[in-house]
Amino acid sequence: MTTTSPAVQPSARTDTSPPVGVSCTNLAKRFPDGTVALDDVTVECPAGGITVLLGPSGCGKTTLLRCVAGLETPTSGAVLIGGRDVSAVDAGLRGVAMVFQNHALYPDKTAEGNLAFPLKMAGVPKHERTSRVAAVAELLRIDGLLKRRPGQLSGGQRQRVGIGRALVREPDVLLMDEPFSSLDAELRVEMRAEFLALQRRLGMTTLYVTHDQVEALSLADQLVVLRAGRIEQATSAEEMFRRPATSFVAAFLGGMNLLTGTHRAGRLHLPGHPDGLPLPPSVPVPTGDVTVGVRPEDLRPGPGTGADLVLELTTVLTELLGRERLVHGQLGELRVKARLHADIDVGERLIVHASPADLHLFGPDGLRS
Ligand SMILES: Nc1ncnc2c1ncn2[C@@H]1O[C@H](COP(=O)(O)OP(=O)(O)OP(=O)(O)O)[C@@H](O)[C@H]1O
Repeated sequence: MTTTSPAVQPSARTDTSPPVGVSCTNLAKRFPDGTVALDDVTVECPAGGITVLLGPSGCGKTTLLRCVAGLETPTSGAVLIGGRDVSAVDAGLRGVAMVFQNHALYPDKTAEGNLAFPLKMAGVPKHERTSRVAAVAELLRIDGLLKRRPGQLSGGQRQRVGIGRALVREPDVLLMDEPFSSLDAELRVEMRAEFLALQRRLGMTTLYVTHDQVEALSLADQLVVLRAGRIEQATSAEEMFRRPATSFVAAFLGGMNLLTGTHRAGRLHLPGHPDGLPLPPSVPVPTGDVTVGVRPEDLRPGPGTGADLVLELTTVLTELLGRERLVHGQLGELRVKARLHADIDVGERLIVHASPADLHLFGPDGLRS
């Protein structure tokens, strides 16, 4: 962190140094009780962009963020910020600031006092503290709330103060751990859009942890999916959605249906469905164990053309999503979800189809084939 840089202005990042990237190389973290939270994680987080760490509970997202922050010491591996190995550098000297889910504000300090506190600790003179706090408060539209204590602020306002407290330090890297997950759905979407606009304006390298796939897709320049302490896939959000590298990513990101069975002579034999499904002749499915993935929104009503994959389902549940319904159908022992503009009752037979271009194939090891 540079303590000599000028105050943050509402219009642009005033720290004239270019943004820095973050690299983690072969990071491992084993806790004293034997839990392996990170297992050989190597990832490059591009300078000035948002890298989103996504994955199920317990996969190691927070541990990775804490290793970058210097709040956790990796068992092995290194963290580089702007090309400098900071593995042995104290958390306070790494140029990073962290925003937590519970914002962790001091309840007895005003919003202004909370914002100024990290600057005071860093020995920034009073006049500079005042101008930096004012600039950040204007940037986050909390300038009218500075005299209030956290208990007198709404959840969204409190989280703005939490973000402001990180930004006021003008860190090189912003670390965000599920910052909006405690807010209600509407406010969460609003704060997310606000944060994205702010990040684009300030161009600050950001690592953002979430387990919400919609949030991940909407924010990520680079998306990193973790599973049990390892990186499952790291690429742009668009590429990951379009071409998930594994069946795990496919199911986690977008809730793809996975039809896992055995392919023999053009038919996919599924558990509890002995006749098997005829596979579209144009899809090169390898013989043997295979998973065919298809998204709920890529299933359309009716039998399609002879070139499509056709599924005959028994409706077991329907959820109204607004204009559409998420229809849960039974296919042998598998549950299949389809997103349809159709009125359909539980117990009804439903025929849906998917075009070959919308099918994703994965081998028995879960890797895309
Ligand atoms: N101090 C600790 N001691 C032992 N195990 C820990 C400790 N901190 C975390 N873990 C374990 O490490 C693993 C990764 O935890 P981590 O908090 O990084 O996961 P996460 O992906 O952030 O999960 P969540 O989405 O639930 O916050 C989990 O199995 C967790 O129980």
